[in-house]
Amino acid sequence: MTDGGTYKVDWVVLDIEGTLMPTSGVHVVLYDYARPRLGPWIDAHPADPVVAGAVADIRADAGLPETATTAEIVAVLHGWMDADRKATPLKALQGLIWQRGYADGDLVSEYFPDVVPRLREWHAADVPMAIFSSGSVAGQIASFSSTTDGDLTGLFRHHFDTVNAGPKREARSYAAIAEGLGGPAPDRVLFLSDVPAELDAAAEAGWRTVGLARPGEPYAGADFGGHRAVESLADIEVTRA
Ligand SMILES: CSCCC(=O)C(=O)COP(=O)(O)O
Ligand SMILES: [Mg+2]
Repeated sequence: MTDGGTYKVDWVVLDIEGTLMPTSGVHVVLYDYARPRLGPWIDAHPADPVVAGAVADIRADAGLPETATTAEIVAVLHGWMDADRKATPLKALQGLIWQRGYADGDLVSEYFPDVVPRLREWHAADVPMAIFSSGSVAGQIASFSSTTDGDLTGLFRHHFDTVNAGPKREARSYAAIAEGLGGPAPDRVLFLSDVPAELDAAAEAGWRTVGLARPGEPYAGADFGGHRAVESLADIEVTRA
């Protein structure tokens, strides 16, 4: 265990993939679940405004005509998943599919072993927590509702995604989140993520940052620049300001 420091804050904002959940839990378990279900979901829910909006955005982004078939749209989505392009319309559709998967008991989230004990500690100490992930808010809430440690949705007061906050690598998204949190002083918000570019954007907005360089994860050996980096949530102490 390393000493990652003590943080007295008004809010902790957490990323999911690589920070709370292993990357394989997203890229293998969740992506593989969504992959064969995208086409059937699009065909079964043409009047759902989220689905219709996502399909229109995919067509526009990929330069497909209005007459594009579901198969052509799905091919674009599979390409984005292969490239791990976290495009908002893909995330919207995945979120709906995962929501159903968790509700049906097909999916159960598993986090890194340090995560649930640490989040429960911070919650018990009255430290307000929020999530900021590329995964849609619907998908986030579903994923915390059914976990190997039970329903964890009560741990978080707010959820942010690329729709209600913006891109994760832009400082303005963190300013929008701060506004959604009631306008805390930026240096009283701590952001935890495995991606240095996300930490850079949060720091540009005046937030405090800690990187998660978890062994075996894609950013384990990354250059975290001026951000302090730890291997586990157990390495930092957080208290309410
Ligand atoms: C059920 S939430 C899945 C998270 C997700 O889809 C994703 O792409 C994770 O991205 P993050 O911004 O949390 O690294
Ligand atoms: Mg991440």
